[in-house]
Amino acid sequence: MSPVKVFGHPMLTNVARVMLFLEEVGAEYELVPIDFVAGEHKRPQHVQLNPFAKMPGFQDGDLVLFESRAIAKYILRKYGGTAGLDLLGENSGIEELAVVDMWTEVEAQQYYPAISPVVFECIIIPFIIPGGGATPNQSVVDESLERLRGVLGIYEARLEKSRYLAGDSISFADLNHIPFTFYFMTTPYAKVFDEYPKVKAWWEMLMARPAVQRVCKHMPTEFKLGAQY
Ligand SMILES: N[C@@H](CCC(=O)N[C@@H](CS)C(=O)NCC(=O)O)C(=O)O
Repeated sequence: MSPVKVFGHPMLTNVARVMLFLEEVGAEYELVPIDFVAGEHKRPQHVQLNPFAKMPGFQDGDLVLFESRAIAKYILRKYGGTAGLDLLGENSGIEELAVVDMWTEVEAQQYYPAISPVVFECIIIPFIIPGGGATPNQSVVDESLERLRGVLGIYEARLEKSRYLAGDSISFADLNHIPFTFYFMTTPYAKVFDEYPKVKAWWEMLMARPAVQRVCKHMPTEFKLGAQY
């Protein structure tokens, strides 16, 4: 049995983020399913792993971690070397590292707050949260799309100069965009990306990665009321 365990449901964005980096480095891991519809993530056994009662929980031998972005960095630091992957830019100079850090912050502080309300309104609240079914709040969606367009405009300008956000090599910053963008692309607003051809091409390049494909196959692209995912 692998000492690395990820606790959660693989369709959930933050669980998928952790699985993505494990897949990228080719580490062995065990996915321990958590039935969130039954509220299993709120039970003491899971709260011991994640005191915020959220998924994922993560265990590597005696080490217990929560917060998907921090877990992902741990995975890259532990296994990235053997996989020959320097996604954090730590083997480059401090300037390259600073650029990866900067775009990583952009994803967490600018992109995620802009894109996630659309995914929450269109998918997570109506179809995934138990007892959902609410119709999307259109003013939240419209405000978020406006904010997202502002962010994508900045990405477009950046991607005119480099292949990926932090330079010509893929980094942690790029791959952190996968989980929420994947679900955004299943909403009626996916065509917003067509307004930004460099961003669209960058997204297609990310989606073509085998590790991304392996993780995204657990993430549904169609949602129905009352369906069990
Ligand atoms: N910042 C945390 C967020 C964790 C989080 O919100 N996870 C969601 C699933 S993607 C969850 O557990 N939701 C269930 C709930 O809030 O009850 C992380 O990145 O790990």
